[in-house]
This record gives sequence, structure tokens and C-alpha cells, in this order.
Amino acid sequence: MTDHLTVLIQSIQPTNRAAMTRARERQANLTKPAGALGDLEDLAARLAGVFGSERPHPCGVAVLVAAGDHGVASAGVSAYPPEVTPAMVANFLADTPYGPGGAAVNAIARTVGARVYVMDAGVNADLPAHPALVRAAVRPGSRDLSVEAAMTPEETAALILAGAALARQAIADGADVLIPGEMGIGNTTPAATITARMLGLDPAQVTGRGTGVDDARLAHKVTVIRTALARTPTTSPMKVLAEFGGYEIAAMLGMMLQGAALRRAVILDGFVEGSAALIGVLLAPHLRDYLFPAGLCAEVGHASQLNQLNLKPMFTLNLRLGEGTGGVLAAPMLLAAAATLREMRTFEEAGVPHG
Ligand SMILES: Cc1cc2ncn([C@H]3O[C@H](COP(=O)(O)O)[C@@H](O)[C@H]3O)c2cc1C
Ligand SMILES: O=C(O)c1cccnc1
Repeated sequence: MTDHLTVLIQSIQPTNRAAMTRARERQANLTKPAGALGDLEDLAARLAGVFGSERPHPCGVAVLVAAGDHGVASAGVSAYPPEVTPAMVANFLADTPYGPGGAAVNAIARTVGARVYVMDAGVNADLPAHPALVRAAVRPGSRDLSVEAAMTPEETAALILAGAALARQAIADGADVLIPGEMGIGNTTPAATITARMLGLDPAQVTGRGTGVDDARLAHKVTVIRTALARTPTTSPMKVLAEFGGYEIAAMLGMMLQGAALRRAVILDGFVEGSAALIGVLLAPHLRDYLFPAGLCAEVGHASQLNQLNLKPMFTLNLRLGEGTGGVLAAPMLLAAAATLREMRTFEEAGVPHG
């Protein structure tokens, strides 16, 4: 591992337990029946720990979409062709009558005032110059993970650090809530491969339909993943990421690590983000306490990831898109959880009688 990466990992501190305890005490005195805000109360207490205050005030929301291509996409594991990846990057950046970007993540981000950052983490195309495109590619797409390691250790570290750098940029621009997002045709295959290896599960248990592959393609996808896993028995998190991952997955890991290191909340979108998080918590166990899963997504295997992370999703909308879309939808819920803890009056302040 590079020195920079080691320093980043080591800089992730536990969340503030004393602030969480104060948050719980405060919650008990707020003008509502005990526990009536349900899961929002747990979210609020966790945010108190992240931001080190029983009245947390997270403000800016940023979604950081990393795009990368995958050698394995040519093995027929997706319902869509790899050319979609660069075309979608152009879509994320396009001028539209509503503002920048014509993808789902752009439309949803506009409704919640989230800023969208777009990174070329390794797309197989000459992307046209655009002032809002962050260029971090070291190779135009990963190698086919069923044949050889998807990335070299050096490439993996470079992309983790590039993701970390973009997270620092977003935080410098005012973001307190970071949402790693991804675009990369074929990337539910590396995500399922990582998940199978990290959880010790059979690929059939964690391999979903991604963009919507049919039964025959799903069976083929599982076979491709089995072939990949049979190449090496490694369970070392950095090796698993390099062998079976992809450039945008490494970049999202870097965003998560940097967000946690700078004590920001990180919303976990879907299955591909979940695979990066599984690697992350092994590198830095405290990372887990900075992660907030959005919805339980439709991709089979997502529930197993969240189980392993011991984290509860905020909703179930059966999303199976990626791009950070579910994460952006979850952001107002997280901000609302913090607002209740911060802005509600106590029974005493409000003069409301309580039992
Ligand atoms: C038009 C389009 C937009 C997308 N936005 C996200 N994805 C999602 O689908 C891909 C993963 O599924 P698979 O592993 O089956 O290829 C990723 O690009 C993911 O971000 C998209 C896919 C398509 C086709
Ligand atoms: O959950 C995800 O991240 C996901 C699911 C399907 C397609 N792309 C991404």
C-alpha cells in the first residue's frame, strides 16, 4: 500500500460516543412520545456521533459519480453494451433546459439541491473536454476479471486516492453529506464477485440481474464469477479489490475513506457501493460508523452486504439503477433526522406536559 493510502486509512477515528449519548438524552426530552420518530432517532444519534454534536447540523449534499468500464463486459454479463458508459457520462454533463445533466441522478439531485460531481475513473472512450469532468483514468477500462486481475495494485491505489481527492474537493465546496455513485456497464459482476468472496457465499446467492439480464445471461454471469473466484483464493481486502474490482469501485472506496476521515456522513447507495464498503470496513473498521445505507435495492445480495455491515436501510423502493440515485433520495431523510435532534424543543422549553 502507498504511504498516502496508509495515512488515509489510519486517520479514520471512531465516531464521538459521548455526543451520541448526549443525543439520546436530548431525544428523551424532545416534544414527542418516546421513540415516536422511529428509525429517524437512530439515524439522528448516529449523525451526532459523526459530527461530534448532540445538535448535528450537516448542510451540503454532494453526489460523486465515478464512471469506469469493465473488461468483463465483453463476456456478455450485462443487458446493455459497454458503449453506454461513455454515453451516460456525456448525459451526466449535458446541458438541459432544467440544468446540467439528463440522467436520473441529475434530475433527482436537482430536487434536493445536491451537487453532482462526475469522474472519469477509467472509461473506454475519448471523453470530450468538459469543465465539470474530473479526469482520473489510468487505463481505459479494467481487465477481464475472469481471465486476470482487473487492476494492478498501483492502479487500485491510484483510483482510491483519486476518489479521496474528489471527496476532499466536495467537502471544501461545502458538502457534509457525501454520496459515492457509479456508472459502468458490467459493474454488478465485479460487485457480486467481491461480495461472494468477502462474505464467503456462493456466487449464485449474491449475483443479481443488474441492468436486467435474462435467466440464461444470469446463469452465464454466475459462471463467469465462479471462474474469476477460482483464479485466486485471496481474501486480503486490497487484493480482492484489485483482482475482482473496477476503477470506479476503487474510486468510491476512496470517497468513503476520505469522507469518514474528515468526519462527514457517507450515504451508501446500492449494491456496487456496498461492495466497496465491504472492502472499506476491513481496511478501516471505524468506517462503518460513518456509513448510512439508503434503500434496500433490488439487486439480490444487497441485503447480505448490509447484514455484514450491520446497517439498516432507510427504505425499500426496489431501485436497481445505481448512479447514486437512491443515495440522493435518502439525503433529505438524513438531514431531517439531524434537524429533529437539533431544532425540536424540549418538553420544558415548549411547556408541553409529559408523563
Ligand atoms: C442507460 C443506463 C443507465 C444507467 N445508469 C446506471 N446504470 C447501472 O447499470 C450498470 C450495472 O448493470 P450491469 O452490471 O447489468 O451492466 C451500471 O452502469 C450501473 O451504474 C445504468 C445502465 C444503463 C443501461
Ligand atoms: O444496486 C446497484 O448499485 C445497481 C443495481 C443494478 C444496476 N446497477 C447498479
